[in-house]
Parts: sequence; structure tokens; C-alpha cells
Amino acid sequence: MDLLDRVLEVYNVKNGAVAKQLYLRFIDLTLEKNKLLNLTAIVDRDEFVIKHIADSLSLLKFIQDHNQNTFSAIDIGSGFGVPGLILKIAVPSMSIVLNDSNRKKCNFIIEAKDYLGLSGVEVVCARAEQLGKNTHYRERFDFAFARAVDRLNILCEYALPLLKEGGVFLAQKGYECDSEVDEAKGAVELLGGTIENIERFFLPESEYKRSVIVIRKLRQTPMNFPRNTKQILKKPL
Ligand SMILES: C[S@@+](CC[C@H](N)C(=O)[O-])C[C@H]1O[C@@H](n2cnc3c(N)ncnc32)[C@H](O)[C@@H]1O
Repeated sequence: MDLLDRVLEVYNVKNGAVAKQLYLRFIDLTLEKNKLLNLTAIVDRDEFVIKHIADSLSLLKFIQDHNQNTFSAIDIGSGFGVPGLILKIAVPSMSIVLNDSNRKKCNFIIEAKDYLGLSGVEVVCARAEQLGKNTHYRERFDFAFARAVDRLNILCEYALPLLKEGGVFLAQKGYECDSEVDEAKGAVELLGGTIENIERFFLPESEYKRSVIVIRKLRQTPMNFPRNTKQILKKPL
């Protein structure tokens, strides 16, 4: 049993054999295109399995509790498809929007999802705060994900307008995230959410520590949010 098998077993990925083949193809494609596109600093395959695949799959436990078979999610600042594309392989019934403001990265995700034959994946090249003002995307999603995109208070202004009431924002952070959480408390409240949990754990087969901050949307986000990019970045909530 190799490292990827063991990771898929740890996370109890249901369609393990199919998922494994898709992950291997995703690793191949990413490392191949990486030479030109600079998608990731991680080029060792085992490190890729832990730091990208296992790290993404660590969100599974939060979405598998969801009481509907089909649900919708958005991955904000998905980059080359992390965590969204990796989660989609493990949860084929989820419909997902992979969002990034960078055209080059969006083109890669489109190529990857076509190469892997995944359906129910929409790639949207725009800033997340623009989507939050667009009635087609606002208050539409059951889940929002974001890894390595921005500080939590800024991320909340991107993510919360996109969630339905009752929806959940899963922010992936390093182990030490207390000051970021403290800094974001006012933003979470203002945008209609509550911090439900901070889950801390080790990634499997490694000593890498991570946190997931679980933020639930309780009320509609006031219509004056998200503000424009300049205001969000210059004067974070
Ligand atoms: C450091 S990368 C992380 C990519 C991926 N989530 C990962 O963990 O590998 C941050 C990504 O967020 C995107 N980004 C930053 N701000 C954004 C925004 N407001 N809306 C959409 N994408 C954004 C950038 O273009 C970049 O691809």
C-alpha cells in the first residue's frame, strides 16, 4: 500500500480506486504544467500527496456531515484547484465553483477538470468580492473553502456573502491562528456569521499541523458587503 492509498484510507474516501487514478493523473498534469506555469513549489510526489491532497481531504469530515446528498460549494482563490478540485474527486455529487482572479490559473483548472472528465465543476475567473455582488452567486452556496488566500477578516468579506443562511465557511490555516481569529471576530459578526469551531490536527503520515476555522452563516449578509476591493484591502473589517 503506498502513501496515497494510506491517505485515502485515513479519510475513508468512498470511491478509493477511481479517486486514486484521478489523483495520480492530477499530480502528473500539475507537475508537467508546473514547469511553465509555476503552479506549486511542491514538486516531490509524496510531499504533494500530503501537503495538497491530504490537506484538502482534511475538510471532508466537515462536509460529509451535510444532511443532503447534493450540495454546492465554492473554492475561493483555488489556484491550481486546491482544495476544491481535490475534494470534488472524493465527493463526486458535490457541485462546485472553482474561483480565482488569475486567468492563467483558471485556464489550468479548466484543463485539469476536462482532462479528469469531471462534471459539475464551474470555473469562474473573477475576484470573489465581485461574485458576492452578483445575484447569480450571492447567497447560493452550502459551503465555501479557502486555503492560503488572505487573512481571515478579509476572507470573511469574500466568503460570507456567497453562503446561504446556514451555510459554512471552512478556512484552512496554519496551526497558530488565534490572533487571526481574534482579528476576524468583528467581521464575522457584522457579516452575519458565527465562529463555530477551530479544529486543530496533524496531517496524516507527517508532522505538519493545520487548523480549520469553521464559520457558520446565521443571517443574511447586509447588502453593503462585500465592499469594493480597494476598501476591503485598505480598511479590513
Ligand atoms: C497562494 S494562492 C493559493 C491557491 C490555492 N488555494 C492553494 O492553496 O494552493 C492564492 C490564490 O488566491 C487568488 N486570489 C487572491 N485574492 C483573490 C480574490 N479576491 N478573489 C479570487 N481569487 C483571489 C490568487 O490569484 C491565487 O491564485
